[in-house]
Amino acid sequence: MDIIKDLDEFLGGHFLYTYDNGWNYEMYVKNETTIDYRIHTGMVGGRWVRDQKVDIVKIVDGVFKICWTEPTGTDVSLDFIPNENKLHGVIFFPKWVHERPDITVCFQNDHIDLMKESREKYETYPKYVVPEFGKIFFKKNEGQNNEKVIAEAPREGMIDEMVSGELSFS
Ligand SMILES: C=Cc1ccc(O)c(OC)c1
Repeated sequence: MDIIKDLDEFLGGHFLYTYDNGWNYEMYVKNETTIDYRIHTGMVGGRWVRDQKVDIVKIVDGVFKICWTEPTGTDVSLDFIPNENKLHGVIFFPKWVHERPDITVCFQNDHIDLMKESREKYETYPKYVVPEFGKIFFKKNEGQNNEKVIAEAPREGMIDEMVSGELSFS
């Protein structure tokens, strides 16, 4: 991936990264208002989401913020510095997601009602806040609105296949 300076070069970006706590995440910046993502390992490893509406801005050359709120009540703010293979993310988990992450480990698009029921049924506070730096270990521009990038659940070996190019989407 070439040097990314402006927002239009960030859109379409596909990233794999590991947070300092060891959690492996995958982000596809589908377009100016939308992300698809997979969570490969960690507290909610196995969860994947398509068409999450987000706010994406360029902070300064090469620095981009993506933030959103989820049907679970989880809030997220990510600062990407792709030219340095670095990001900082803060995840604001409701108490219930920390206590029952299993409820959220699914293809969320098929279970929106369950997420909404759960956020009403269980406790939100105190929130479990996770601020972490992460290291980007794969980045590729897949073009915008590429429905092939995040089209199946995370599975064993998928990360290695994407890094090696065995699994590719363009
Ligand atoms: C809660 C979702 C979430 C949190 C942190 C992330 O880096 C992420 O990227 C796909 C997603």
